[in-house]
Amino acid sequence: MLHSNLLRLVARGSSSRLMSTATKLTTVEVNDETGIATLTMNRPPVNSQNVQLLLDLQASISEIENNKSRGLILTSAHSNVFSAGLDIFEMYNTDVERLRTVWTELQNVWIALYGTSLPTAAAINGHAPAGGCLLATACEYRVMRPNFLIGLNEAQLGIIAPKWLMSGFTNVLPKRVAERALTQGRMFTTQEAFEAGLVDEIASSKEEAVEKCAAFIGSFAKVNPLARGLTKLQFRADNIKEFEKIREKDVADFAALASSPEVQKVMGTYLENLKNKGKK
Ligand SMILES: CCCCCCCC/C=C/CC(=O)SCCNC(=O)CCNC(=O)[C@H](O)C(C)(C)COP(=O)(O)OP(=O)(O)OC[C@H]1O[C@@H](n2cnc3c(N)ncnc32)[C@H](O)[C@@H]1OP(=O)(O)O
Repeated sequence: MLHSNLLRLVARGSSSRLMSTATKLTTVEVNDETGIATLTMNRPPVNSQNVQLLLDLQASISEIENNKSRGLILTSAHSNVFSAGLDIFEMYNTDVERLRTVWTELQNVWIALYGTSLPTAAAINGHAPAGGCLLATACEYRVMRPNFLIGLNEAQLGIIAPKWLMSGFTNVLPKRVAERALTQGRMFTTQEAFEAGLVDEIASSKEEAVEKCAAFIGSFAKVNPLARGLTKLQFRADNIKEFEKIREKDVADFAALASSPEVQKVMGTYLENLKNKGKK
């Protein structure tokens, strides 16, 4: 009997379990042999992060923490985009309350992923601009397919990314490289990202990327999970504390900025360009 909308289905043979719902924009699949969970974003066409995707990501991260998985691999169901970042349509011509909700849920996903004690890795199987890069850099390890782009392009959009949003990025890149990239709003190709240290490995297919992520998580097999998790969190504690201090003000600042006529105009033009690109 189905007693909740959470269906636990046996999927793809006997070695993995798919935990999913018909309505969710994410799926969680746990490999029975390794105990590693793969969290897949599935909001066509580009996994743009609307409130629902952000809520589903949080629910999936909690589910993975609660089902005692050994680690989390974040990836995308789409062939050329990991995530296009925040859903700009949801932020355009809307009310301040909606903008507050969007930003609050983005913060919630980031802290859930950045602050989990589980080993985390991103199998970046497509472009990862802005919020896509945020999710990837919240993870501990990144493997990316060739010929895609990753980066925080906010400066190019005339937007200042807050410090917490940059912190995963600044954790992995030398300060000088991070400062230049952020002030330029630079998008790195896969090769450039690898050379700079923004991604750890390159994989020729999504399957290989997931395997490499699993190997990274497997490298902790002989390490006490409590000691591992607490050590990770000590490294991240300063950024997390700083974020907790400013999170409410950050929501107010974002809502004020994103609802301003100037930024709404930038969003309108940006959306127009995205739509026209599809017609060319
Ligand atoms: C712009 C001002 C924002 C102000 C708010 C401040 C926010 C500060 C912090 C920000 C975090 C963010 O995440 S902001 C989002 C930034 N994201 C981007 O700049 C990425 C934009 N998208 C792309 O560059 C490309 O779409 C892609 C490289 C991700 C994929 O390219 P591809 O060629 O495969 O696909 P298309 O470009 O044809 O797109 C397909 C389809 O998706 C729609 N789309 C794409 N990105 C978004 C998005 N972020 N939000 C909503 N919709 C998006 C695009 O319009 C196409 O739609 P149609 O098929 O209907 O034309």
